[in-house]
Amino acid sequence: MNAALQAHGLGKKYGRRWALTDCDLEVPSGHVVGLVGPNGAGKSTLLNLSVGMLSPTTGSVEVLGQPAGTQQAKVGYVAQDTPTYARLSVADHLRLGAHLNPEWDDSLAQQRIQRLRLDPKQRAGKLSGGQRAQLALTLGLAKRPELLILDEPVAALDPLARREFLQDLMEAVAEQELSVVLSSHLVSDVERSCDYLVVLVDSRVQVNGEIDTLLATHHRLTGPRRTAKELPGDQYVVNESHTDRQSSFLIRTDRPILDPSWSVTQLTLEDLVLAYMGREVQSERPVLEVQR
Ligand SMILES: Nc1ncnc2c1ncn2[C@@H]1O[C@H](COP(=O)(O)OP(=O)(O)OP(=O)(O)O)[C@@H](O)[C@H]1O
Repeated sequence: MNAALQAHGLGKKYGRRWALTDCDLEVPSGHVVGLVGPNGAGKSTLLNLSVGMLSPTTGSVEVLGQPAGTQQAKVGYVAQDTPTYARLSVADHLRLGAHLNPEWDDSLAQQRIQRLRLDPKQRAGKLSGGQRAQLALTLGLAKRPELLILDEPVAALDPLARREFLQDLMEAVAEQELSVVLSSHLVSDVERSCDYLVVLVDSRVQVNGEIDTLLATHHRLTGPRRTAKELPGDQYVVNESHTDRQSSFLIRTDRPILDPSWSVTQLTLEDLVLAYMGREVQSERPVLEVQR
C-alpha cells in the first residue's frame, strides 16, 4: 500500500523567510495520524504543501503515492480557518460538494447537517465559527476521500462537539479505507482519536510511529545520579535531569530494563509529546522512527 504522505527535503520559502526547511517524513496509510508541534513548527505549511495548495521551494511531497495536488478526488482537506463561501447557504455547499466530488455521499452529508441542527438555508457567512468548522468537516467527510487532511479541525468546536466530531471521524475510519492526518495542539484529542503520532519541531520530525509502540518503548528512569554515558547502548536518551543525588532519564528502548537500581515509570502520551517538543531540534539523520 502506498504511503499516505511522503516528503523528501521539503521546503517552503516566503520571500526571504523559510516556513519549512528540509523536511523528511513518511506516514503509512491506514492510520489516524496526529501531527503535533509548537506554534510555527511548519505543520500548516506541510499540510498545505501536501494538498497542492502551496508549491514547494525545495524537495517533493507525495500523497497516496502520487505528487501532491494530483489526487483531488481522493484527498479531502479542511484548512485551519475552515474556509467556506460566505454568500452560499449550507444547502448550496452540499450541492457544490455533490457536483465537484465523484464519490459524494449525500445521505452522510444530510444526516450530519440535520444532527448538527444547521439550517440548510442559512448562509455560511452567518454561521458561528464552530458551525462553519462543522460544515467544512461535513464536506470533507462526505467527499469519501481515501485521505482526509485536517488542520486543527476541532479548535473552534465546543468540548461536546469536539468529542462527537472525533467519534464521527473514527466511525468513518472504521467503515471505509480512510487515512487521516490531523494537526492538533490538544494531546488529549490525539490520544482519543489517533493511533499514529508525528511530532514536528522547527521543520524536523522528532518522533514518528504508532502510538502503542511509542508508549511501550519509552520509559522514565529515576535512580541514583549517573551520566547518560553510563546507560546501555540500546537506551536512547530523549531528555534527562539531575539533582545532586538523583538522575531522571526519559529513554527509548526496545529491550527490557535490567538495572534494578532504576525505578521505571510508564509515560503518558502528553509526557512523550512534551519531551520531544521541549528538546533541542535534532537535525541529524536518521530521524528516530518506531514502527511495528
Ligand atoms: N504566508 C506566510 N508568509 C510568511 N511566513 C509564513 C507564512 N505562513 C507561515 N509562515 C511562517 O512559517 C512558519 C511556519 O508556519 P506554520 O503556519 O506552518 O506553522 P504551524 O506549525 O502550523 O503553527 P501553528 O501551530 O501556530 O498553527 C512560521 O514561522 C510562520 O510565521
